[in-house]
Amino acid sequence: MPIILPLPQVSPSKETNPLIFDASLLQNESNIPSQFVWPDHEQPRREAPSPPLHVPPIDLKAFFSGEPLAVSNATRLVNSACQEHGFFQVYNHGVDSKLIDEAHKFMNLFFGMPLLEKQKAQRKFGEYCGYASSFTNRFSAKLPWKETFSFRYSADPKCSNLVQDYFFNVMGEDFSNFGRVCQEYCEAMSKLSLDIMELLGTSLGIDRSHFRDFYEENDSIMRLNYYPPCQKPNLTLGTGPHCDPTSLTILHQDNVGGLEVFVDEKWHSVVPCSEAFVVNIGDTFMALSNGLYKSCLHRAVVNSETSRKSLAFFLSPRMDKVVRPPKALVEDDSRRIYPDFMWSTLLEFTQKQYRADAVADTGIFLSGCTIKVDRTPIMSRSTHKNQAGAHSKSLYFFPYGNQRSGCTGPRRGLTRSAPDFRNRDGPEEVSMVTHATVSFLRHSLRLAPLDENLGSAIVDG
Ligand SMILES: C=C1C[C@]23C[C@H]1CC[C@H]2[C@]1(C)CCC[C@@](C)(C(=O)O)[C@H]1[C@@H]3C(=O)O
Ligand SMILES: O=C(O)CCC(=O)C(=O)O
Ligand SMILES: [Fe+2]
Repeated sequence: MPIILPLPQVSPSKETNPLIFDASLLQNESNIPSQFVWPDHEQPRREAPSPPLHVPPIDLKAFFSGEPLAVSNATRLVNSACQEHGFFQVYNHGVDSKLIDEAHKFMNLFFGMPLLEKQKAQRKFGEYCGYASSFTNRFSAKLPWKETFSFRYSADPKCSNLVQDYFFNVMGEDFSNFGRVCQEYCEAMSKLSLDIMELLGTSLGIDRSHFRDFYEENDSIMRLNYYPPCQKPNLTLGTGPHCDPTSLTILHQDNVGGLEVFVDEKWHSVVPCSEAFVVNIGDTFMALSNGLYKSCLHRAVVNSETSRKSLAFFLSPRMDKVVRPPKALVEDDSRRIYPDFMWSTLLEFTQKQYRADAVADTGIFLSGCTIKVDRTPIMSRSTHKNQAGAHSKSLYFFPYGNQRSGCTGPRRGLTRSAPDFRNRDGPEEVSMVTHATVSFLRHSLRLAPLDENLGSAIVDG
């Protein structure tokens, strides 16, 4: 049984990879650096393309009209899609198409700038805000073929100019228009998220304001993805297979196409539709729904002809909110699939311990769940210090898996003994627990052990 260790922090050091992802140069190269070549079994288009995923279109205006047939139609479509693969799309959403077009226009201008200009906003280790040209200083292999620019949005009225101020402070006066557009775009996304939370609450048969209230003061992440053309598109990935650790993702993609979802053991493309937003459930909302709605594997592939852009709004609760499903979704305490946790803990974990887009080389089979372990070496090691400052060797492990769709979601009533991820002898090798589980450092969660019938385990190093 492979030993799985919490990932040590990957901090830029003298070993930092000198590799620079300068898309303006690399996009025309007939060969690509080896660090961007993914393992055979993860490379795209290994098999004949599957039919596109049916992502049910939901008419939000009709849902909010209150007309009974429209409401039942919307909730039925959302309920079945979220129980199966976690993806749906919304139209008649109320977001101004001019605002969307402006956001795309400014994205083109930003990512078209020389690398040195963009690096003024260089993302720092352990932080999620800023510009990143791939993740050459973060991961040592399986590098994504993309540039990203991420920033924080808070719905707290005291943070009403957070985005605009960030652009001004980090990029300077010339970027205040871009900052204004992104501020307005995030405000529109926040409002749309709360509307979607009403839809999700209704579709789950609970009070429609429950989730809306939970995310009222959301503290979210806006991510601009830019995927340059690649001359070896079948050897690399724009974004590796992953589940979003956040609560809900609202994505606007341009008309190029490249988003794929893993359902029934196959990758299915999501056909772009500029009038709609693609919405998917993330790990945190999966926990909030007590596993009823699924956070599912997806990825982004690239092409050799043209660049591709997507704007992803990652809805997340205020950092101190406790993620706990409403009682109505938990028949009785023994049916709890996940423990209480705070989003801030999971976020820190994704930035310092856990790489969400690495997929397995070997597998551990747990009563039908496949929990995969990836042995991608990472750049440097330093023992992880958790929030308490102690050296943590424990993992909180969420076992779940749905072999039929390949996407992840808890299997009710798991009654197996939990795997032992104990760090016994501190092996040199570092492993990663990959997309199929959301695992937490136990000390950060300061949780009492849950018994095995809950399908989860805490092991103590
Ligand atoms: C909390 C987050 C981590 C990532 C950005 C948000 C939500 C999605 C995560 C991510 C996009 C999943 C794929 C891997 C990742 C490293 C990436 O490709 O950017 C993830 C983001 C991150 O860790 O920066
Ligand atoms: O670019 C896309 O279509 C998907 C990106 C994504 O899944 C992400 O950023 O989490
Ligand atoms: Fe994603």
